[in-house]
Amino acid sequence: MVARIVDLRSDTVTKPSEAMRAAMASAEVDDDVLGRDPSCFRLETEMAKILGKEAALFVPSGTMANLISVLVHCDIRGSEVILGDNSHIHIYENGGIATIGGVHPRTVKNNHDGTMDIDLIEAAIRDPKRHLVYPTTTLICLENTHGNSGGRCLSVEYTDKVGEVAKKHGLKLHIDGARIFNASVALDVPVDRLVQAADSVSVCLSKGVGAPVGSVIVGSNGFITKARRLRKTLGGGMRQVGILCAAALVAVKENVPKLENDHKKARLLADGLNEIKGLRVDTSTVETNIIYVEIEEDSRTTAAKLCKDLEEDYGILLMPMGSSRLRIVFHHQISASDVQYALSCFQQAVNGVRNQNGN
Ligand SMILES: Cc1ncc(COP(=O)(O)O)c(C=O)c1O
Ligand SMILES: C[C@@H](O)[C@H](N)C(=O)O
Repeated sequence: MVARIVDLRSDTVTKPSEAMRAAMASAEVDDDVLGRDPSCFRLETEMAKILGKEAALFVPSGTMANLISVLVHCDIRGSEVILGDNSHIHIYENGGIATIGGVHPRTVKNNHDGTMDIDLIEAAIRDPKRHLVYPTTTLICLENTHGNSGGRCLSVEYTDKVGEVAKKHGLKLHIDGARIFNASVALDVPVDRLVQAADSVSVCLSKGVGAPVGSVIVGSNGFITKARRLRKTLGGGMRQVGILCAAALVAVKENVPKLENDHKKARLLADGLNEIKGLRVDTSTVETNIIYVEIEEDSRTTAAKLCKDLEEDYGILLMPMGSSRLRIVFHHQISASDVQYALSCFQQAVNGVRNQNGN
């Protein structure tokens, strides 16, 4: 039985703080379907202001935020969205834009930094003169930070360029901004400026921001009005949802200022892990709170075995991402001492040292 748990699986694992729980308990609530829940209205107003958009909509998850955003933009049958082949929307959302929304995905290769080459984006745009046979390109989706690239940041210059391509071709731009606050902090660019070129942004409150539940979509008043109706269609209309929104309001205030600490701890652990024989971390790619650790061929372990040993012997929880890669994600509930503890446990586990039970 391990004495300590250090949960590095994702930034979705945080537990609500005492302040969040107090806010939940005392939240001013009402029916948000029949009218407006006051705490939800406060959160939506605040998030729209922070992200520099006209309006916002609270939704249960980032997956629903992306689905609603794509479906509102792509409301004509035969629509097509250009998105990264390694994007969350394309890989981890059960193909919902197609299976539920009938929207055709047109993937462009994601570079290691999470971007897509702009000339390849432009080349993927369908020729309207061939509309008899081609789907209709309607939307471009970016992801910032880019999860599968290791939490890499898309620069504001790159985002603006993609926005210009979208405008030039009469397309819309959506940003999957599940970790947009991490990107804003890492780039030292105000978040409203970072997403200025986007017509819509999905923002996870339940990741690094540390709220227990939820995401918000931000966009124009007209876009959010359509999104609200589609949320209801998808069963996402919630009644006294202020209980969740009150916690999110506290989380935004408490934890966005802590994101830089998450990034510093990630860099500290990445540097230490890279010193361990048998492990390799490209420390130049650790820009925010995510680390990808490669297990070298000559090491005596695999990602699955290392994750199992670290969990069973030391209480370190990780996510394997393939046979020789594992992912570490930082959040505000990982302490500096957890970093040192994790480093020493990795060292022992990789060296095949098992715990005192000898198993
Ligand atoms: C980049 C990105 N987008 C969207 C999501 C979906 O969020 P949720 O898990 O709340 O559906 C996640 C992860 O959860 C993510 O990492
Ligand atoms: C795995 C993925 O779906 C989730 N968004 C995470 O980053 O933990």
